[in-house]
Amino acid sequence: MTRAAQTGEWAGALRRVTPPARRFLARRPGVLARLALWSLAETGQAFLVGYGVARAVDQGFLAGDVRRGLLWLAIALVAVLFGAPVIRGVFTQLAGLTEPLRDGLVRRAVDRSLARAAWGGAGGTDRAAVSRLTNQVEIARDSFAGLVLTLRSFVFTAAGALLGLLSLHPALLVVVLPPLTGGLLLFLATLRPMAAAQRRALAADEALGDHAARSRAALRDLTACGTGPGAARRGAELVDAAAAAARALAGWAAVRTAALGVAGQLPVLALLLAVPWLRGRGVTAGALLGAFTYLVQSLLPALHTLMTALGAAGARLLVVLDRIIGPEPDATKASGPGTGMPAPGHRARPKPAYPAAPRPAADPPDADLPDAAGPDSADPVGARSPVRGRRPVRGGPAAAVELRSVTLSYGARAQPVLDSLDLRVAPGERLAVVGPNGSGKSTLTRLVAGTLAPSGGEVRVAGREVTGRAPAELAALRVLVPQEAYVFSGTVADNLAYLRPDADRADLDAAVGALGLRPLVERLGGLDAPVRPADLSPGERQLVALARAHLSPAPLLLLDEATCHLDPASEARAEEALARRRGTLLVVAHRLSSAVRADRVLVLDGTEAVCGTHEEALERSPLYRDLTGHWNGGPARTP
Ligand SMILES: Nc1ncnc2c1ncn2[C@@H]1O[C@H](COP(=O)(O)OP(=O)(O)OP(=O)(O)O)[C@@H](O)[C@H]1O
Repeated sequence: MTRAAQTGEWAGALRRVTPPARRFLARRPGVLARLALWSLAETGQAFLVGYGVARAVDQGFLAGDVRRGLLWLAIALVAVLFGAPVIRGVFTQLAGLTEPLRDGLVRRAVDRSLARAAWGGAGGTDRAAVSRLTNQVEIARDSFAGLVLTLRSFVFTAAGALLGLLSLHPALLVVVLPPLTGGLLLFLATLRPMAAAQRRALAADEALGDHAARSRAALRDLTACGTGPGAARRGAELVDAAAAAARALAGWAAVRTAALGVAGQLPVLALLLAVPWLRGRGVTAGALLGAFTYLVQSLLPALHTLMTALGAAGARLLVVLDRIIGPEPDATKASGPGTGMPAPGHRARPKPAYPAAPRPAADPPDADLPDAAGPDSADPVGARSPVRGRRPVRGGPAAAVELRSVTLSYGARAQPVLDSLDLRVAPGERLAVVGPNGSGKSTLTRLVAGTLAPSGGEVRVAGREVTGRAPAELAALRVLVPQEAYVFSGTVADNLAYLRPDADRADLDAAVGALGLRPLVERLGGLDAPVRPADLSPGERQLVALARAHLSPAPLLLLDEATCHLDPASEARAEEALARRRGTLLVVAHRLSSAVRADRVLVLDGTEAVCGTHEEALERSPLYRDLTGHWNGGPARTP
């Protein structure tokens, strides 16, 4: 979030909270009046402390009248002792403000939670309700009480002390007031930027913590996919951001300390320096001593407490009040990758920093499941059937992949990524899926792979519905090779035979040859040589994953940009080898050549889809014409 946005958020919270706060106070004039009366006693007390000292010196000790001096000191002492019942009275009245505040906040929190529960739906349950009802309401009450106490104390004490200074000699005010108000204004000016800096520091801290926790959980995948350096780079960026935020916060804290120094210590210094000037204007020694007493005994402690309380309790109170009585958080905004609920209309989602490489099911493929695929059983009618808006032909041999009116939304109120999509891919067919970023290509492969359940409709592979199937069953039906290939520590042979544990040397050798993996295997020291995933380039890791998929007995191969790190020649060779393999191929294409090699192309464009041969797609889809133009003239990757 930008600095301006955070400051705006702060101002917005202040704007939202101020009117109800004003109404709350306006409804309690009696309590406020009684509080003011007790506080007036505090003014008198502050006044008497300095005044008593000044008179004790001038009219008592310096005038040789010790009894009178002691009497004035006794008056000052009584004023100090009188502070205790005053505080008691203040606290009694304070309860008349804090308890209704707590009741009101609890009521509000309960109402809101009930309303959310009544809305129901995926985001309907309000798990934060308990926190709001207990912790947050108590924070609000304590912060509010602290603020009222300190603000009130500062105002009435300062009034007493300033009145006292005026009564001792007006020249004292001329010396004390400028640094005092200057420091106060400086302090007030730091409030907003300091709160924004505090939020930024918290956000940076949370982002860093989140990254560290996710990296720790994903260590194995990071190593296997070779994305460790990327994660480390991101971590370093977050550390830098957190350090910058902490430095900014420290900077504002320094300004605030300076403000406290200016308002708190400078008046004392100014008074000391101005002694000759003040003496020249007839300020007595007693008045000077009284002035110092006002500063040290009353003004400075009140000021210090005020600044600390406003800085900490004020910010806390504002944040918590805004959470409880501010506008309902927009469910669509609060959603996102984390909650699985994108905002309506939201199309672009940042890829997760390190997508977990899907691990193949550890169980060996289930031999009972029929392998319905095979080039011999190709169904040209089904293969050419349109992709959308028309029911696929039924009754023939099971399609390798069949989508029946499939809809997928990532959240209850989110726009669907795929909408009523019908698709039939014949056994042995090679289908290329193309489309701009965020058009749903990966979503489609995950649906077909059975790792994502559709919001509506049915996904079948080899005639079997995939939703809810056990991983071992899914592994027997299909292999999904994602962009970040998964290679684990073990021998080359272990890696290659992972999906086909009974593969013999000849099988492994054939796969190595078909995929053009031989130079790599030789470099590593043969099939029995150990593999350290981090030693392989991303392209080499992809080749290993593709050879593993080539060996798999699953009838359907899903390649989700699984060749993106290969050069065009290696990619063509890999795709040809995989296409020659007995089974069906669904490729998320990132080069025109991939699409041209395929039997058919599925063009995803938002929730629209066009399916046909390369030529048909060129004719029917303006988007495909754009993409091919881009591929021909521009960079090789999908735009
Ligand atoms: N887990 C998720 N939660 C919320 N939204 C998601 C999630 N996964 C994908 N999306 C959203 O669904 C849409 C399609 O995403 P998908 O990754 O399938 O597109 P894609 O065509 O594969 O994109 P790319 O070319 O960038 O890989 C995007 O708008 C994306 O933001």
